[in-house]
Amino acid sequence: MHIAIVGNIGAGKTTLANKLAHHFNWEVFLEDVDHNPYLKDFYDDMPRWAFHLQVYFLNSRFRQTQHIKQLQSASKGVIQDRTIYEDAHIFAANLHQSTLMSERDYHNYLGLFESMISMVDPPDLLLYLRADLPKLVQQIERRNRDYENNIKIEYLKNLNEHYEHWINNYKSGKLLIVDVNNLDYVHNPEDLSVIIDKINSTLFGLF
Ligand SMILES: Nc1ncnc2c1ncn2[C@@H]1O[C@H](COP(=O)(O)OP(=O)(O)O)[C@@H](O)[C@H]1O
Ligand SMILES: Nc1ncnc2c1ncn2[C@H]1C[C@H](O)[C@@H](COP(=O)(O)O)O1
Repeated sequence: MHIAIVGNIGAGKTTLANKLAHHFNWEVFLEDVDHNPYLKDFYDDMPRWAFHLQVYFLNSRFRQTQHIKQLQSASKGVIQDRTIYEDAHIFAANLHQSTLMSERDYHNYLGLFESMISMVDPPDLLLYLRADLPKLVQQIERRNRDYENNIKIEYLKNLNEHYEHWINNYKSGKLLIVDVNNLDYVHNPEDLSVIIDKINSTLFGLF
């Protein structure tokens, strides 16, 4: 079983991924953020580092999907924090649309993505955490990563629009959308239970 948690920056993916992994006793796969050699530079100068960062994330995410595939064939459960689909359909697409990534870099990137994606299995469940801008901003501030302090509202807004478009067209498997605007699964265990019940219902038809 493979559940992938998707959503905008600060939506609460990592927090939920850890809690679900604990609950189901499954393995958790987090993003390569702390050791990412481009992320800080990217936030300082997006046009300069967009392509480098996308290639780095794509490779790191692809390796993760291959590792997940191995665990799946050994019947192990997996919770994944963000997917390779978001790199291409959300972040790279947004950089291109915002003219922060050039036409030729974007097409070069998409060629790489297309070659890789045929080897990637979709998750059994895609869990989208939908959050409005105030919630995202509040949680990004709460996390307080230096390099995210100057993220513009416009950037988050554009990403949210890409998420909505992508989710509305997602047809590769089961999809569960959870509005997290009024959920606090950090402090309220019952809010976590609401999500777990929805997962069980969507995946196993329980409840
Ligand atoms: N539903 C929630 N309610 C309140 N705080 C949350 C919630 N989800 C996440 N947080 C807090 O918001 C911050 C960002 O969450 P995080 O899981 O790192 O988001 P993401 O992985 O989506 O970027 C963390 O400090 C986390 O404790
Ligand atoms: N593909 C990506 N392009 C640009 N930025 C990305 C990409 N994937 C992740 N990120 C950024 C967004 C955040 O600053 C960090 C971690 O993501 P988070 O949503 O906070 O888990 O990396």
